[in-house]
Amino acid sequence: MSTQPEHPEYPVDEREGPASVNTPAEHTPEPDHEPSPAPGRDPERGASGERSPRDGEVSTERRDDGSLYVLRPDSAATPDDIPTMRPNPDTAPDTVPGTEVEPRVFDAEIVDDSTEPDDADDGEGAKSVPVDPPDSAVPAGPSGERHAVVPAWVRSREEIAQRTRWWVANLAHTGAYHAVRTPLYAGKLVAHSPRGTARTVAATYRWVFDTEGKPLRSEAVAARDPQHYLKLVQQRDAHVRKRLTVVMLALLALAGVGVLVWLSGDLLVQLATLAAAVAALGAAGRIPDKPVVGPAVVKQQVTKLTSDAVTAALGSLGLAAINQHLAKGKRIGFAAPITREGPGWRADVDLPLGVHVGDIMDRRKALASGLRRPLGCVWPEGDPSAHEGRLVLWVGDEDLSKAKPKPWPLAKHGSADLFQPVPFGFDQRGRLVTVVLMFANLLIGAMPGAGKTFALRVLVLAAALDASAQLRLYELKGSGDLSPFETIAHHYGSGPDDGTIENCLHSLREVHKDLERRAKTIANLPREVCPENKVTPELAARRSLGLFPLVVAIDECQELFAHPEFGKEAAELCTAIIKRGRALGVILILATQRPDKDSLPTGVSANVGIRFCLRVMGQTENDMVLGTSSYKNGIRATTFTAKDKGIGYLVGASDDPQIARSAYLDNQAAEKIVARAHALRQRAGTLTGHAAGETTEADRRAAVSLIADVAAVLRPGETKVWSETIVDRLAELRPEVYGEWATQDPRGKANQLAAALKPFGVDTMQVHGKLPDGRTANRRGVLADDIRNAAHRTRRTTETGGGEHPA
Ligand SMILES: Nc1ncnc2c1ncn2[C@@H]1O[C@H](COP(=O)(O)OP(=O)(O)OP(=O)(O)O)[C@@H](O)[C@H]1O
Repeated sequence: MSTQPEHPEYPVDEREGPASVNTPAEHTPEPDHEPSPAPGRDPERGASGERSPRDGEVSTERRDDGSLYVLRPDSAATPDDIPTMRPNPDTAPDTVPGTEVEPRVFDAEIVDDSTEPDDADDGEGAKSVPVDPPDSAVPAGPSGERHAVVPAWVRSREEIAQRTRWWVANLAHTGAYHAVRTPLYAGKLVAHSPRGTARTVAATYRWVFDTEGKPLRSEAVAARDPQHYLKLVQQRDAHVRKRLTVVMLALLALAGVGVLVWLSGDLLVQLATLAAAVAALGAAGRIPDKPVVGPAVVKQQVTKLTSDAVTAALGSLGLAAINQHLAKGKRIGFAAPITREGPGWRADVDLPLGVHVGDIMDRRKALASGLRRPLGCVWPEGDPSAHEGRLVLWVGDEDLSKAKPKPWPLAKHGSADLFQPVPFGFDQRGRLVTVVLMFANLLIGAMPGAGKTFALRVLVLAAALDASAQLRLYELKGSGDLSPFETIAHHYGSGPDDGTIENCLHSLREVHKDLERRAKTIANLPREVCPENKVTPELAARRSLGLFPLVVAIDECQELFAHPEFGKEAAELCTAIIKRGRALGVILILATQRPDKDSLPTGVSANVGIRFCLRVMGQTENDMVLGTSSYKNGIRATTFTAKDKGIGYLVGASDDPQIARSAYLDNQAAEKIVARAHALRQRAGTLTGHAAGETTEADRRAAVSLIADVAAVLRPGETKVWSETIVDRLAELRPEVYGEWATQDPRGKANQLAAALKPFGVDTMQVHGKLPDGRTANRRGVLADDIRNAAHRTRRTTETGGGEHPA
């Protein structure tokens, strides 16, 4: 995730370094005795005053001018070498095997210590790189970096549109702000106008009578220089004559305008002229400290991140190893100058020996407090490509949880191709985060309310905009969060009830069965058509082959896997689909709020390719979603807070784990996008199953669930029940399905139930029963045995009937 500049290979030796140390020397044991620092010298220097940096170290030093420098021991570097800081192989000390450091290029200004008399003997030629960004560095690139000929934002249509929108909004806001305050401004101008009149008269008087020349004339008098005095007086008289004429003419002109305005008789013109005059005099009388017009937009000041702030924050974490390090007078090491990266600052910190990035991540809150920044601005990460103590600290200008969500690129227009990256969200630096769904499976996990469904919805929306993709969507919470997709989904189900879960299982059975067909289809294709033995965009486009992308998304999948009856089979099916479906164009997306071994089969959690983990409470859940050892490696979704909605670690979508916030698309936004997807699918002729109103196997199963539901509401020992009683109980069981039935009168209820039971071969009849007041009556009803037998029969038929071919 974090892109590092190139490093030079640092030579390694056994000596004590000037400050905190970089990788190779981190394994060098600390000497027992610290040489006592000479007065006024760096405490890291030896008794002789010689600075002895540990080779391969990068450390910092405060110079007399207050700048902080990264010190790099590079004994062999010549001025020519310095910009890339590559050591001279001939003179560089031998490297301890296995302790080499990746080559690194420092982008910041390099200061040759030969120009610093104090540092002449620093570590045999230590070179310094300023760590702190200059004051003006908001957000200048590092020196040596070539600026793009055409700025990046000019090349991005999205950025141009974004900037234009911002300017237009800004302009509109500024206009409205000042328009509302016009009466206030007018009042202020009127109040200032007497002072303005006095100032104008005084300034005119000084100009006409050349009062500035008075001191010169007085000097000529004091010097008893009549000639010079006369010359000055003549000059002044000439000036006064000319200027008086100008002023008289101006006054006449003004009076003329006044008379004309007066004679015009137009009140509007008169008032406008008066207002202009008062405004002009008011402006002349304004007080510099109290401007008449205040700013409509206050520019946000971005706080600079400095090495001192980072050091102080790390020192405030209460970590013994850091405190000891600082107490010895050592400085925190910086592997590179602090730079701007996106809308924030990036510091590459080498933590003191023995401190692990995880130690810092665990104390993100304390770190934010130490930096005096909101928690949502502070994002510590590890850099496994360097070493366990390399901390990449990114400090944003704005709290990520408060930042306005950026629009999803496909929200307004466009379609998607699941073989290509689809937009998923944005990282904390504002960069678009994409995922390639094809040949991948996805697991989303988090505690309730962290943003799983929103994240899943973004992915399903992307899949929806690929008209060739078939969608099988199950939301097992019953909240209707995926209901906008009903119009385009091949299979759709919502609810935690047994019926929906069974439908979901059946859909998985179909998909699992379809894997065989897909595999056979691919195996039978000529090698030149399918060289890699997997679905290609061309093959997916040939509808007749049935190799189109098949997206199965299950929200709250713990309801399925933890189901006492269906869970085991579902786990086996999902594991098989994840393992075999990838190459065959089947994409499984699972979201769960209970990532534990009972609710998430290990076969699934171990094999899934892309993982998105929002806020979780502990290491087990973290590793269950993100993969084994993730927590140990510093990838900790436990660091997210309740405010970090939609923010999580995304692993497997790119080479490195990313922190991403899923695009914010609520149900309303989803409905609009789905309407576009529907049109695309209609044109492509790919509206099938539930979306096309076909009676799919799932629908048939929905019918099955009716008889199961009726059987479920029978009470033990009941032999016959009135239809109206059954309908009332059904409405209680599932109000969303049977609620309407119960609104009818007893006869209506009986007719409704009779019609619904007919397909199952169950007839209603007159049944003798008791009214609530104890009286008995004959009403339409069913025999409990008929219902139980029909339910049993129907289940057996379905189980032995096999699945339907997904079309
Ligand atoms: N990307 C996002 N950006 C901003 N807010 C978000 C984002 N994603 C989710 N949220 C907020 O978080 C709330 C909860 O989201 P969501 O319903 O997806 O959570 P969940 O984890 O699925 O919850 P549950 O487990 O209870 O179903 C949403 O109502 C929304 O306001």
